[in-house]
Order: sequence, then structure tokens, then C-alpha cells
Amino acid sequence: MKVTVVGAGGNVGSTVSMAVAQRDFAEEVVMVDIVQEKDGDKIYPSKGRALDQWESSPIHKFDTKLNGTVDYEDTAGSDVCVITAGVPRKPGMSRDDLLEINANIVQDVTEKLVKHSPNTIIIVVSNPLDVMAQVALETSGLDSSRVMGMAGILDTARYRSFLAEEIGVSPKDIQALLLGGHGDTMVPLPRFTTVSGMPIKQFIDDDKLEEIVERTKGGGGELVNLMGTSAWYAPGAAAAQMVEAIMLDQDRVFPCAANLNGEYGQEDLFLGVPVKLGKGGIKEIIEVDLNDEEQELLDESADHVHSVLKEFRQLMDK
Ligand SMILES: NC(=O)c1ccc[n+]([C@@H]2O[C@H](COP(=O)([O-])OP(=O)(O)OC[C@H]3O[C@@H](n4cnc5c(N)ncnc54)[C@H](O)[C@@H]3O)[C@@H](O)[C@H]2O)c1
Ligand SMILES: O=C(O)C[C@H](O)C(=O)O
Repeated sequence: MKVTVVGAGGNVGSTVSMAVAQRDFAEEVVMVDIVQEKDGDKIYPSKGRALDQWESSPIHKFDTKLNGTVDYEDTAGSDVCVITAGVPRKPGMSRDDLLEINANIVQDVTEKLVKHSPNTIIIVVSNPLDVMAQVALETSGLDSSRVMGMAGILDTARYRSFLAEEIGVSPKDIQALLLGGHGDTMVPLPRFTTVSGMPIKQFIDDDKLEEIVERTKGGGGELVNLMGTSAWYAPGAAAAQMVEAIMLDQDRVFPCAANLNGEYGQEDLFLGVPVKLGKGGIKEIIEVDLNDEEQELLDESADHVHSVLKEFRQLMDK
């Protein structure tokens, strides 16, 4: 079992790598990044972070080998590749502001990955997420069941943690569903949110719930403002959970960005929807019955993703 993480000299990529290694199911995690320059010297962040993480193996008690590299030949035969390569946003920016720079990076990285692992499964993390997943799908030529984006697990984790804190229960006991693009138009669904199966509205008043829904939508931006760059602990953990579900054929049901072909009335774009994840990637896109208000919010979110996708196509035509 071999996992590759690209952008692994950075924050999210190194966190995914560490979280996968600590789960101890893979033989090897290949951590790829570029050679960087600091104060006129060449540095190798993926090699450094891989070595540092490997040195923690006796303490954390894992056997997964961490291999830092700048050479894609080392990635050959990867079962799953996670793409975190790219630029994170800074305060005042939206994820969509990263479109041009990250589209070029994701395209380049995807070509190199599939050259060495032609039948891999790709999990995209780079932003703007839904469009970067489309870039990876189109560049790789892989079946759409083998290309997906990580966002929904992160966004629901934020929503669940905020709710748990407010209600005073364990975050483990909050279940929730969230649909749509990974941006301010994402659609948390209180109707599908429970505390161990009991409707959330039994535990919280409408105004407070609405406040938490709004905080969730702006959850990424809240952290950007606090740290001057975007989050990595929860995103890294979320991507590792997807890797595990696929590699161990767990049939986990998670909200992930999947390429839609008619599901939820949407076509030719990635959008966050519940999927069954296991061997081979997305085994099923699960459709839930939405009421008119929920469907309208999802359509608005899809419209936004379509507009960014259009901008991407215009940029590529230039
Ligand atoms: N989907 C999500 O929910 C989610 C969550 C957090 C971050 N992100 C996104 O993930 C990306 C990475 O964020 P980060 O905080 O880790 O940034 P970072 O700057 O810490 O790391 C990015 C890494 O990518 C590397 N990189 C750049 N170009 C590359 C290339 N061509 N080949 C290989 N590596 C390359 C950089 O050298 C750097 O080490 C950003 O686009 C960010 O917006 C998405
Ligand atoms: O907010 C960002 O820019 C990063 C990521 O998409 C997040 O939600 O943390």
C-alpha cells in the first residue's frame, strides 16, 4: 500500500502524511515537494519533514516508511495520491483568488503523478477546491470515481465541533451533512444534523443554530484571519480519513467533492455530496431528498462553482 502526498513540504501535505503514517496501514508515504530557496541556499522541505516525521516513529509506534523526495519516479505505483501543492490564501483573499496559480500547479503535478501511477486514485486538497478537482480529472484522464476533492469532511467537522461546544456534548456524537462547493456558499443542512440520531433542533434554538451555520461557512476565513495563512490540522486529518477509507475498503459515507453527472440536478462539475468511499474510490454518490429551500441553496452554490470553472476555462484559452 503506497500513498503519495504532493506539497508535503508544506502545512497541509505534511499533516496528511503524518496522519496517514500514524494510522499505520500503509507501507510507504512518499512526500513530494519542490526544491525551495532560503537565504540563497537550496532547501528540501519534503525531505526534511519526512525525516523529522520518521524520527517520531519509535515514539508514535508506526512502521509506515516516510520518503521525502523531489523526484516523481519515487511515486511510481501509488495507490492513492493526495494533491496539496499550491498556494494558500492570506487575509483579505478568497479561495477563488488562487485560481490561476494553483490551476497551473495542479495540472503540472497531476500529469507527473499519472505518468508514474496510471491507475491511481487522486484526492485533491488545493484551492479553489471544486475547480482544482475538475482540473485533476481532466488532466489525468482517470475515471470520475477515481478523482475527488476533500472539503466536506473538514466543513462538517467544523460544524460538528462548533455545535458540540455550544450544546455541551462530545463532538463524536454530532452527525451532520453538508453539501455544495467549498466556499462561502456551502450548504450545511440542519435537517440532517443530529445528536446521536436525535434532531439537532431539540438541543439548540434557531438563532444560535443559524449563527453556527454562518460561522461554519466562514470557518476557513476565520482561521486565515487568526493565522495569516490557512488551516492544516483539521484539513490534514480529513484527507487522511479519506485515504484510509479507500485503502482499507471501508465503505465509509462522507461528504466529498465528486464529479456530478445529473445527480442533484447538476452536471459537469465537482460539488460536495455524500459518497461511499472504498476500494476503487467513489463507489456510489448518494442522493438525499432535499426540500425546495435546500435545493435552491445547493443550486446557488453550484452556480458559483460553474462561474469559477468558466473563469478557469477562459484563462486556459488565453
Ligand atoms: N480543501 C480544503 O479544505 C483545504 C484546506 C486547507 C488548505 N487547502 C489548500 O491546500 C493548499 C496548500 O495549503 P498549505 O497551507 O499546505 O500551503 P503551504 O504553502 O504550506 O504548502 C504548499 C506546498 O506546495 C508546494 N508546491 C508548490 N508548487 C508545487 C509544485 N509545482 N509541485 C510540488 N509542490 C509544490 C510548496 O512548495 C509548498 O511546500 C492551498 O491551496 C490551500 O488553499 C485546502
Ligand atoms: O480557507 C482556506 O483558504 C483553506 C481551506 O479551504 C479551509 O477551509 O480551511
